[in-house]
Amino acid sequence: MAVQETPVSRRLKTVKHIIIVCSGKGGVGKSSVSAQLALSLHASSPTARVGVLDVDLTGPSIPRMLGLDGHGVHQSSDGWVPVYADALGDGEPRLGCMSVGFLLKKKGDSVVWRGPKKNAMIRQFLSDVRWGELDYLVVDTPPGTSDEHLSLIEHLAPVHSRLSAVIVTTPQAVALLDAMKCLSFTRAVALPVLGLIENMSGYVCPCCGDVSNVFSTGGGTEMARREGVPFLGSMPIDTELVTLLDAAEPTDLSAADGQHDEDSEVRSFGVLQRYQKTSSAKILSAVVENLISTLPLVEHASTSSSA
Ligand SMILES: Nc1ncnc2c1ncn2[C@@H]1O[C@H](COP(=O)(O)OP(=O)(O)OP(=O)(O)O)[C@@H](O)[C@H]1O
Ligand code: SF4
Repeated sequence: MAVQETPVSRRLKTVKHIIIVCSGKGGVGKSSVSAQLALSLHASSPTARVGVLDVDLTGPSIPRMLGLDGHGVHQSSDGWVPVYADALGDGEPRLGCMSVGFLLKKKGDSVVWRGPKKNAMIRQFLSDVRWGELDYLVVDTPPGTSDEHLSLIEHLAPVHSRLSAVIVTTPQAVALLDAMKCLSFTRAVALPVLGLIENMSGYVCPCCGDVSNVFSTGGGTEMARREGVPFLGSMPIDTELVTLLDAAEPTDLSAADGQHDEDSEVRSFGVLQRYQKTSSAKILSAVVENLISTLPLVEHASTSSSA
C-alpha cells in the first residue's frame, strides 16, 4: 500500500523511528522514562540523532526534566526549530526537544483545550517542527488513552511505517490493570508494541545497595509473558534520579545566547553529563539495547500489514 503524501509525511520522512511512550495510569514515571530513553538513545551511539516531542499538553514536564525550562520556540523560515539540549561546541546538536511548555507565557500556566484544539496543536507539532534527520523521535503522551493518542495515530499511522509504542507501568495491580487497557488500545489501532518497562520496581538503598520491594514485584514480567509482548526491563526507585530530573536547572540562556544563529537553537546542557553518572543510566542502557533489538519487529509488522 502506498504511503500517503501529507504535510506530516513530508516533514517526518527523515525520521527513522517514532516511539510513542504511554502508560495506563498517571504518575508511573512515563515522562521520566521518556526523558531517560532520549538521553540513553542519544548515548547509545556517537552519531545517534534523537528528538523528544512532548504532547502531554495539559502537563508538559519534558522541558524541566531536560533542563530546558524557560526556553521559547524559535520560528525559522522552514518551521519551528527544536530546542537543542546538547553541550555547546560538542559538534552537531543531536538531541532536540519540542513541547507545548515552550509556548506557554509563564511557568505554571496550564492549557485547557477541548479535543479539536488539541488535535490541531498535535498536527502542527508533527508537520511544522524542523527535526531534520533523526534516528529516533520519542513522543511523551498524557496518561491513559486520550484525544492526544487518537490524534497521533490519526496523523502518523497512515504515513509512517516505523511507528511503535512502549508501555510504562509500575508493579502494583492497579497500574497493571490500566497498562492492560493501554495495551488493548494499541491493539485496537494496530500500533506495534516494542515492549513493557516496569518502573519503580524496588528501591535501592543508597547506603548499602540492598533492594527492597516497596510494591509487589514481577507483575510487569508476568503481564508481558501472558500478553506476548517483550519485557524491556525494570527501573528501580532511584533517589538520585528524582534530584536530577525534578530539579534539573534551567540552562543559562545568557551564556548560550552568543552561540546560536537564527536557524540553530543550541543550548548548553548539564543534565546529559550528570545523567550518565547515575545508576539509572546504567540500567536504562540495557533497556535501550533491548528496545533497539525489538525495532525490527516494527518493520516486520508494517511489511506484513502492507502486504
Ligand atoms: N524510577 C524512579 N525513581 C524515582 N523517582 C521516579 C522514578 N520514576 C519517576 N519518578 C518520579 O516520580 C514522579 C512522577 O514521574 P513522571 O512525571 O515521570 O510520571 P508520569 O507518569 O509522566 O506522570 P503524569 O501523570 O504527570 O503524566 C516524578 O517526581 C519523578 O521524578
Ligand atoms: S537497606 Fe540497610 S542501609 Fe539501607 S536503610 Fe535499610 S538498613 Fe539502612
